[in-house]
Amino acid sequence: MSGTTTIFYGPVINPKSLDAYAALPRCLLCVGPTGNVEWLVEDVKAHLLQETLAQKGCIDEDVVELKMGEFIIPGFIDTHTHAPQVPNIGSGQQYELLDWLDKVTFPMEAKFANTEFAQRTYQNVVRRIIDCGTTTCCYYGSLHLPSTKILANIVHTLGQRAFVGKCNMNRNCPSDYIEDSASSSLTDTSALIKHIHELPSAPTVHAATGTQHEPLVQPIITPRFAISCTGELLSGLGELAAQDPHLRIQTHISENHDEIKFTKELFPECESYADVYDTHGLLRGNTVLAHAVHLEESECKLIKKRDAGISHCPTSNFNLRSGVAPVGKFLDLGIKVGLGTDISGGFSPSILTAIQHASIASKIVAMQSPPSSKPPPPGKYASRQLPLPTLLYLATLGGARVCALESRVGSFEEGKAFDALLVNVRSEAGNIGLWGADLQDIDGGKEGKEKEVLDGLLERFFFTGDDRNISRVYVQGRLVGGKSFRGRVD
Ligand SMILES: O=c1[nH]c(=O)c2nc[nH]c2[nH]1
Ligand SMILES: [Zn+2]
Repeated sequence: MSGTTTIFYGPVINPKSLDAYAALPRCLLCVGPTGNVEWLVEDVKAHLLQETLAQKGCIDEDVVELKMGEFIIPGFIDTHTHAPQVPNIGSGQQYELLDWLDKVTFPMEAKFANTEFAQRTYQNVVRRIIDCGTTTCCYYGSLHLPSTKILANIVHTLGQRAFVGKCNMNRNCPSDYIEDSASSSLTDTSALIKHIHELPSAPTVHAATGTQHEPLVQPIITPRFAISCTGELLSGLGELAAQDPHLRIQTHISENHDEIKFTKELFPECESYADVYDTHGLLRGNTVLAHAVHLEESECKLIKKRDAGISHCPTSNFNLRSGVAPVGKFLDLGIKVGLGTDISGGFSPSILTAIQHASIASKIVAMQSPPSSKPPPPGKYASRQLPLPTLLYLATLGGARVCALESRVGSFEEGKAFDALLVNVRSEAGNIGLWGADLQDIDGGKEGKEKEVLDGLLERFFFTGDDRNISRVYVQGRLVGGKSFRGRVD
């Protein structure tokens, strides 16, 4: 589609805020040649379609009319995952974090010293993640520069929007998987940044304003976590970050009790785990903090003050028995939150699984909260189950905010990128059993009920859907994945 104009007509789900989205059964949406949304009209009755197209000066353009049971939503944003851990998915789940790193994770990541292995593996990893509907991904690579360059190249070739980082880790790691020194770690990080900045990128200019947008693939500073970095290394990374305010930063925080205890022993001069990052210049508006399960009150305040974002990784938090992150509380405090798959602490590459587990995590918090006779006030999330609009928000706009990308992705607005999924819940998608009745309802023209039907389809897609239902994946208007892209029956 890139290079031409494409117009879609049919149901669109458009996130608006933490507690609202627009369900638009008859939306007309135009994607321009640069892959940005050129315009959208929220409700066009079928008999007014041609007239509306004429008003927009698009009388000769082809229109992609969605079939019954198809709808478009913004692409998913995975704010935290580890590309070199994908071959480990589903193994070693008996451990908690620190043992899991030593016994399962570091040995796998060490294999990425071999660039042929990296080339083969990353090709499959990125393809799989795109086909799960992830249009923007924050990737941890291994500590190896050559393999992480390969990861960035593959992401770039396959057309995903992503931040790619090389792990910094120069202490408390096995002898065959550790960086020689702070200075070699910093040198390799700078080399990766340079490499990614030099990847060719099509200019994505806003037609009306002429604004030049950021390239799809960008580097991200990636201190693995405080335990694996000396103060010297963290300071060096902070200095690197200070040179470029657009450079994103990602790391782990406060995932597991033993990890927190060890971190405090290593940095006794710091007031808290969050303060370790802050002291070294690594806590700012484009920092992505994964997990945040056991934050202290003062850390929440500091994170809010610095406007850093949290990647909620519920699958991993359950799987490694780390705990349940108080996401509703973060939202009430105004802290930015998105979702992360955190492979292979998490065992699924799909943000759909993260959505399901975020819902269950919030139900656990709700069940553990004191009973109340009054319903929670609207817009307050601390002690209640996260509703559907909030789950959608976390997977899209919330993630975009965490990545400092909300002006580009996360929802459909004129001038934003068309990063989108065409979802298909028709029976031929292959997980029928649930959908048939609703589709008949739509077929039967449930006059006035179309929005409710669309709400129902979204909910069931979130809780029972999978990549069989993700027919097409678009990034910046370009078709990059999905079931139909793989040439299977659509
Ligand atoms: O879930 C996690 N996965 C990791 O690879 C990791 N490294 C440090 N802390 C971590 N937590
Ligand atoms: Zn992680």
